[in-house]
Order: sequence, then C-alpha cells, then structure tokens
Amino acid sequence: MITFTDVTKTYPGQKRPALSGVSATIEDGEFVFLVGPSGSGKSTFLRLVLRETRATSGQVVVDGRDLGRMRGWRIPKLRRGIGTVFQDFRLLPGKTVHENVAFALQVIGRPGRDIRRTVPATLEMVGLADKADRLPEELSGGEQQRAALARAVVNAPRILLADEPTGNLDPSTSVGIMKLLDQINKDGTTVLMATHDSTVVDQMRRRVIELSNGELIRDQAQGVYGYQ
Ligand SMILES: Nc1ncnc2c1ncn2[C@@H]1O[C@H](COP(=O)(O)OP(=O)(O)OP(=O)(O)O)[C@@H](O)[C@H]1O
Repeated sequence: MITFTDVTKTYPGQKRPALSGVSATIEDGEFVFLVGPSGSGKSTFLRLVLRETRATSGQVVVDGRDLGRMRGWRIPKLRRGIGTVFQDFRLLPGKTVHENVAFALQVIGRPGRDIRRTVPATLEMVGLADKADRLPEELSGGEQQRAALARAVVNAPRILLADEPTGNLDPSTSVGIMKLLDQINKDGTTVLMATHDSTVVDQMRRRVIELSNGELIRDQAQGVYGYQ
C-alpha cells in the first residue's frame, strides 16, 4: 500500500512547491493513472514513492514504512520491490535484450540458475522470446518498451511505476504496452502510471488522480483523462 498524507514537496531554491498538501491512498493491486499538465507534479509523486526525493512536510508510507524516516541502508531494499519504466526505455545499449533483463537480477545477487529460468519466461510474457539476442538498437520502439517492462518486472516487484511509458510510441503500439501493463496488474502488481495519453486513460477506465500546480484536484474511480 502507498499512502500520501498531506505531502508537500518544495525543491531547494524553489518558491512554489512541486506538490502541495497531497493526500491519497493506493491499495495493493490497484491500477492508478496520474494525470495533469506538464509541471503539475506527476514525476515528483513517483520520485517520492522511490525515495529519490523526500517530502518537505507530510508523510509518504510504502508497505508500512515511513519513507521520510527510512535509513539510507534500507533504500535499496525498498527499490527492489518497485519496478520502473520510463518514456525513453533506458535499456543498456551494449547489451542484448536477454542481458538487459538478466542484469536486473544479477545486480541483486540472484543465482545463475534462477536467472536462466526466470528471464526466458519473462521475455515470453512480453512477446520477445524470439528477439532475446537482439541489441536495443535492433528493436522497434514498442519492442524496446517491452524489453524495459520485462526488466522492470523480472524480479516480481509489488509495485510498478511507469512515467509516460507510451510517450514515444504510436497509438497501436501503445495499446500493446497497455495490455501488458494490464496483465501485470491482474497478476497482482500495483501499477501507478503518469501519463499525458488521454486515449489510453479513456480506454482503460481505471482510477485517475489528477494534479494541477502540485495539488490533487481529482481522484476518480474508473475515471477519464478529463482535461485538454
Ligand atoms: N530537481 C528539481 N529542482 C527544482 N525544481 C524541480 C525539480 N524537479 C521538478 N521541479 C519542478 O517541480 C514542478 C513539478 O515537476 P514534475 O517533474 O513533478 O512535473 P510533471 O507533472 O512530471 O511534468 P511533466 O509532465 O512535464 O513530466 C515543476 O515546476 C518543476 O519545474
């Protein structure tokens, strides 16, 4: 569970807060869209969940832990339970698809036999089993995002944060990525996705949290994108 209680975040040297008095609870297994204009605070919300930044005031709690009070040595464990995907994929350019996904397990010390079993199954799930030996530059944008998704979920995180994952994709490719996110969510992962993609939000009809100038102005079950 992710709980924000009256969270305000003001970056150093800034007058206006990036987030202001935001309260919301995201239950385990939910799928939530975070929408709002550029600069409204969506990425800041996601960064707070990852403890990449800390709230200036208020409380962010993830799986029962108050991130404002979390000791530094606990942060890697927090982040191991949270998969991330971004608009620009962020695959390692010199590594194949298989190596990119396997690397996510190697860095957390998973044994080779686990890796040999888990990686092919995950690539199968995202439909890239036949492209495991390709380099990222040899893939389409949609395939690169599938590889990034495989890497994000290969260690079965409880939470998946997606920051504009369809931002660089054409509409039909985006549909495929959203189907995958939907499947990952149905398999039990909590999904929190920041997006400008109104078509995707309107088609999925999931909970929508809307930010404007750092304030939460709408929290709607089975919502729509709702602003121009
Ligand atoms: N590291 C930082 N230092 C100072 N100000 C920042 C920093 N990161 C973000 N901001 C400011 O905080 C506000 C919210 O930014 P944020 O990136 O969270 O918005 P966003 O909704 O994700 O925008 P976009 O849709 O363009 O990605 C903006 O005014 C931005 O300029």
